[in-house]
Amino acid sequence: MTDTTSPATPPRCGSIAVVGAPNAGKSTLVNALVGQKVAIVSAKVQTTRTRLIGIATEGTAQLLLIDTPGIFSTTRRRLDRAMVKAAWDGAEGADLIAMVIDAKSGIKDEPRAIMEALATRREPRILILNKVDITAKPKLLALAAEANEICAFEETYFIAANTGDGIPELKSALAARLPESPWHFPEDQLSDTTSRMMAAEITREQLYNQLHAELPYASTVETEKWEERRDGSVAIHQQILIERETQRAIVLGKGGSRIKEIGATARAGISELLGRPVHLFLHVKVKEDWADDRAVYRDSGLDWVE
Ligand SMILES: Nc1nc2c(ncn2[C@@H]2O[C@H](COP(=O)(O)OP(=O)(O)OP(=O)(O)O)[C@@H](O)[C@H]2O)c(=O)[nH]1
Repeated sequence: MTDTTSPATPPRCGSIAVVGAPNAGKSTLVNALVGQKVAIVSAKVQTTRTRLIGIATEGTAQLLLIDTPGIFSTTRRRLDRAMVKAAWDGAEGADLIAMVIDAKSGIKDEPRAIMEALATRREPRILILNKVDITAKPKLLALAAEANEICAFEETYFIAANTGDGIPELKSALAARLPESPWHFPEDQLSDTTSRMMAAEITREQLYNQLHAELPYASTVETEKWEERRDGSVAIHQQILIERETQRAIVLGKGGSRIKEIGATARAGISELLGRPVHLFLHVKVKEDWADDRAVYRDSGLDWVE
């Protein structure tokens, strides 16, 4: 028998800005909360260049996760400054700010500077100490105390984003803190990023994973053509923009072997994302000042900063 006298639990919906220094594990956390890969993860810092929303659900709550680019102090390059701006823009007006710290690294200059800035903001905030799988317990408690002295957090959580340890508890705590509100997105939607942007991100992830040294920071990927074919497949043309002609050989590899491998892995990832066959065409193009090009910013969802 259905009990018609008790009111149904009201829906909740709100935004949670995930902030922290580069490499703290923000993208891994967003993916763990969503339960599917929406943000690209890499051991190299500054992988996240744009503001992404991962959408997670927990009971009657819809969590809109704003995965901000790592906030860091080097603000010399325009691209760096655009990323810092995107990070703080993402936090503006959020229902909750979640500060993520790599517990293994401790509180270095960057997390300290972010927390000092957070202390002056009005949004409610919680602290998440990540990477507990590789951090000694006594250190965790000392870190929590130290962080809360710099900026008083409403709550502190201990998690390992990449093993899922502490994630269910964190997820329900986040859900409980969101305001009562109808959901903003349909329930099967996981991200607000367009497929074109996600496809470019997947290829960029392969550049990060397969190329070493400084090149990935000097490269970006743009989706230039997207053709839906009658057989249900999609043909995608992407440009890999590099800054110097000398970098071309690195991306191509011996006899084109590197670009082939990048293309094969990226194609499989995009195909999985779209749930249909993909033909991927990669073109390497030198564009010296791509980091100063407004069009690249627009396509990556970043605001241009002067
Ligand atoms: N041991 C361990 N490693 C983790 C954990 N969470 C993330 N990592 C690793 O830490 C590295 C950085 O993770 P990301 O999620 O890309 O970090 P981010 O904060 O989004 O980095 P940016 O995009 O540079 O801002 C990756 O190699 C992850 O696999 C964790 O709980 N434990």
